[in-house]
Amino acid sequence: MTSTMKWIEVNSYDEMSAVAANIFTEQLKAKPASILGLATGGSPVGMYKELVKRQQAGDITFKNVKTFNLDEYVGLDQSSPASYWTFMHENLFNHVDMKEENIQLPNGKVDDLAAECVAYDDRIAEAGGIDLQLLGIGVNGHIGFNEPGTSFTSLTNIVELTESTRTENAIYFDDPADVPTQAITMGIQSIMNAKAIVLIAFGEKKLEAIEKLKSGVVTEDFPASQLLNHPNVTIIYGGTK
Ligand SMILES: N[C@@H]1[C@@H](O)[C@H](O)[C@@H](COP(=O)(O)O)O[C@@H]1O
Repeated sequence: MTSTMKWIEVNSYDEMSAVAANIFTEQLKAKPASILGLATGGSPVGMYKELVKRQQAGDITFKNVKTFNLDEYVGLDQSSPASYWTFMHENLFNHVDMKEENIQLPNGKVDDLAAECVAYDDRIAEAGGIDLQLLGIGVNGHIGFNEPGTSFTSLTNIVELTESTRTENAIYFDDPADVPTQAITMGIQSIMNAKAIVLIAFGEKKLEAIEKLKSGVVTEDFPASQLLNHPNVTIIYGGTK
């Protein structure tokens, strides 16, 4: 299989953030009413900071942008300090000219989670589909919260989090036992539907996952590997052993 994946190696987290911010800046300049797919975690924080600076300098605007986040924990209130809703507001939305009604995250606190999953994919489709999707990667190759073994045809769904993912994400909670056991996440197919994808990964912890992706083997045991079948993916990565 020949993949068209574009690889950009960087020397620092800041460089990764700037290169990723450049891709988002170009997207917003080319299409001010872009539909962006956004991610949480430590990886995108620097890129969000950079985009905030650029928006505040008047270089870009989010006035007509709509965003869809990849995932959210099940059972947390939006206002919980550890929710992805809070993360996104603190790191990006509160500091740029986004309209609150244009912000979407899956809601993990509804009674009918199955209906919310279907509705989330519908909302993305109604908006016209995601133009540019940002991804991080879990050490086990998860994207969004799609853990190893997830079907490549999955749409937005409810997942059981693996112990490794719960441990990785425990830093955002006062007590590791508070990390929810389930999440609602866009599926692999929902992610693949995006017109373009940027995946960012920096640091020793992520090297193994990046090497695995580079090896070119596509398998459901390594969720990110399906990206090799997408026509427009850029991987921005770096870090030393
Ligand atoms: N659900 C998120 C993922 O979307 C993210 O990519 C991953 C890596 O996070 P980090 O960037 O902090 O390493 O963490 C969580 O599991």
